[in-house]
Amino acid sequence: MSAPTMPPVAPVVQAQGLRQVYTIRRGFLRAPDHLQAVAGVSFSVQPGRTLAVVGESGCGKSTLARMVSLIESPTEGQLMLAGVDTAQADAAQKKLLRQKVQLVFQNPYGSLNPRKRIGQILEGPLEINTAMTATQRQEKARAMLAKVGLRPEHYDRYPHMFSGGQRQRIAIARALMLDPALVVADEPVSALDVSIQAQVLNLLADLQSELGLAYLFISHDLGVVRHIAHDVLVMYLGQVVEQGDKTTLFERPLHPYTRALMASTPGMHARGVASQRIVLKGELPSPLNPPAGCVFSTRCPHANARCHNERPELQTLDGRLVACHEALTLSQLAA
Ligand SMILES: Nc1ncnc2c1ncn2[C@@H]1O[C@H](COP(=O)(O)OP(=O)(O)OP(=O)(O)O)[C@@H](O)[C@H]1O
Repeated sequence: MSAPTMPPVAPVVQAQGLRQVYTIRRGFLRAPDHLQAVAGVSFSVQPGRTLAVVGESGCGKSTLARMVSLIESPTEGQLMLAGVDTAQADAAQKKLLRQKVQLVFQNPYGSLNPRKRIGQILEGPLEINTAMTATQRQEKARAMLAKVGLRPEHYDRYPHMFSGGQRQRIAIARALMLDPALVVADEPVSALDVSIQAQVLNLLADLQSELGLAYLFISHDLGVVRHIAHDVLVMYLGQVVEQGDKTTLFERPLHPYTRALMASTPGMHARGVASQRIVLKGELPSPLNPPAGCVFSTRCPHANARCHNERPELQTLDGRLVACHEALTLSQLAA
């Protein structure tokens, strides 16, 4: 007897060629500059899965997060949320989509109103967006406190009475009050002590299994990503340089930039030639004046004349997408 085939699960988010270009004006007499913060990024995330977006500061991670959370509209590209094309959505649909996507930030203290008790903070989104009664709101807030590992008496306390890890639990609880399908977490554990980081990551993983949440997890820290991600998208100067499932990418990274990020993360070891350390040298080029060819060519030890002149396309190789002229050679060496 053949195994039953599972019906395909529709992605919570599907992005096709997302691009964000900022216009920077410097006085009346100068022509405006154009900064491409995100240069055509495509991905999808299914319920219960985590896509991590990694890269150095300034590579476009937060811009991507703002587009997916509907805070900013892309300059170009298509963004589908829960099967709805966000560019075609009317105001009422957008309001519903905004409930389906919730954000968790790096600094929970900055996003929690210090004058409100935790109960009020959690019930705020319900008050604005639902017709629930005060009793129903309170019940849901108390249940959510328990779900994120806080105690019933915390309901009446203020944000300053909590530790950093507890505050991040509160921020996560607030994000879940409207039953989202996708949580965009922008460096959610970067401000926490390492021991606390693991607890918050475990909580996120437990909530994902329980609620079937999809996560877009933004982080510069591959050590953290290794624990939480199913799929990984590596960005450099607004471009995707490598994208695939976590195991493929971290066991046999092909792009020299992925290898450099791994080399700078303690405890991450790739196999074969991919294990040769690449140390990142030099500064990140200005996004206002990116290199003509491969965006990574100015810092890449494998760069040749072609790399300096011709931008590599993302192509499928060894079970992942990679944008590197030397990827085939590197993959043969790694085999
Ligand atoms: N509103 C804006 N106007 C102009 N430029 C912007 C704007 N927002 C971001 N940028 C620029 O776009 C590029 C990408 O920024 P972004 O914040 O998305 O990167 P990041 O990878 O999230 O970095 P970080 O971790 O430091 O936040 C940077 O060069 C940044 O200066």
